[in-house]
Amino acid sequence: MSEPSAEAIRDQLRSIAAPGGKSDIVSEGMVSDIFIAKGKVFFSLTVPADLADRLEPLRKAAEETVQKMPGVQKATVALTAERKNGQGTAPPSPAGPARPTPGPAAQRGPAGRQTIAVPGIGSIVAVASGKGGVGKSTTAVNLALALQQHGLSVGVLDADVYGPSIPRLLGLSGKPEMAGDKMMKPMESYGIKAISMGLMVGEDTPMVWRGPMVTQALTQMLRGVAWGELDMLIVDMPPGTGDVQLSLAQQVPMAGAVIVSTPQDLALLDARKGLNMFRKVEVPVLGIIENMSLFVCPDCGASHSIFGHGGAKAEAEKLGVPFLGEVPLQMAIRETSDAGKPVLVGDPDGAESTIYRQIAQRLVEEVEGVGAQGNEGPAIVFE
Ligand SMILES: Nc1ncnc2c1ncn2[C@@H]1O[C@H](COP(=O)(O)OP(=O)(O)OP(=O)(O)O)[C@@H](O)[C@H]1O
Repeated sequence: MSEPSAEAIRDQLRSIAAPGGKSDIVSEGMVSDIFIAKGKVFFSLTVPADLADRLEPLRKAAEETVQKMPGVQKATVALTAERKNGQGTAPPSPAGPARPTPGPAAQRGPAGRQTIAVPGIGSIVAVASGKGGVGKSTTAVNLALALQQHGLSVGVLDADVYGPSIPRLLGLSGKPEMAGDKMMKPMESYGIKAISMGLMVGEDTPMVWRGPMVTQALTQMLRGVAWGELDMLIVDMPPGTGDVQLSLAQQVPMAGAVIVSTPQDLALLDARKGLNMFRKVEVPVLGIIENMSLFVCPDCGASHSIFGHGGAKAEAEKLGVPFLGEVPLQMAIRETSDAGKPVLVGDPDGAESTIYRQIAQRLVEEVEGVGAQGNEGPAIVFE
C-alpha cells in the first residue's frame, strides 16, 4: 500500500482540537513540515513553552491518528516549545532583510531527498545542546577561533533563531550589507565570517518563530549569504531538538554534530535527546564536549569538581561517541565572551585557549574521519 501524502496527513490531523478547543491543530499552525520516508512519518507540533508539559496527550493523539492511516507504518511526533526572546508577548514579524522570503531553496521536499552542498563550503559542523545555557554559543565561537588558529578559514552561522548570541560574542553590530545578486555579505570579526538572525533583527527584538519560518530563515542564511571559500562552517544550533535540526539535516550535507553538555545529570539526559535526534536524521555525532566541567578558583588556581565533573566523558563512552574534551568553568571565559572579545583572541596563549585548540584538533580529526561520507547528504531514516 502506498503511503499517504503530507496533504492527506494534514487533513486527517484537522480532526484534533487545538488547546482551547476553538480550532484544530492544523488551522492553528501547530503542525510543522511533514516528512515521510518509506511509510514512516515524522513531524513536530509547536506548542507554547508553558503548556509543553501538559500537552503529551495531544502529541500522542496526533501520533495515533496518523498511525491509523492506511500506508503508515509508524508515526513519530515531537513537541517543539515556542521560546520567546525578549519581553514582548505578541509574535511580531521580523523586519528588513531578516524576513524569510519564500525562495526556490526553501520549498518543501520529501524526506530522504538529495541534499545540496553550499558552494565553497568544505564541511558543515553543527554545535548543539540538549538544553539552553550550557555554553553552546561560547563553545561554538571559541572553537571557530581555535580552528582558525589551526589554519582553517572558518565561518559561523547563528541558527539559534530564538536567542541569537553570536553577534554579542564576536562583538558585531550593525546590519549585513548586500553583495549584489540578492546575496548578503557575511559580517566579519577576528577573521571569522559570521551571520546571525541577531545581526539582521537586533538581539532585543522579540521573536516567535514558527516551524516553516525557521526553515526559510535557515535557507536564507545558508544559501543567501556570500560565504566565499570556507574550510568549515560552524552552525550554532538552537538548544533542544526541533525544526531547525531537522531542517538543517535535510537541506545540506553535514560533516556532523558536536554536542555540548554540562556535567549535571539533567543536562546529560537532555544531551542524550539531542544526540538521538541527530542519529535519527543520520548526521554523524562527532563528539561530546563537557563545558563548565571543573571550577578553577581565580585566587588559588586550584580545581574544584563542584558539578560532578566527568559525567560527559563517561556518558560519551557509554554511547560510543568520541569525547572531544572538557572546558573548565572559568571567569575569564565568561567575562571575555560577554565583552565580545573571546578568550582565544584576548589570551591566545592562556590555558583556556590551549584547551579549545586541543578540542578543535580532535574535531578536525573526527571530521576527516567521516569526511568521506560528508558530501553524500543524509537520508532521513526513522526507526
Ligand atoms: N566554560 C565557561 N566558563 C565560564 N562561563 C561560561 C563558560 N561557558 C559559557 N559560559 C557563560 O555561560 C553563559 C551561557 O553561555 P552561552 O550563551 O554560550 O550558552 P548557550 O548554551 O549558547 O545558551 P542559549 O542556548 O541560551 O543560547 C554565558 O554568560 C557564558 O559566558
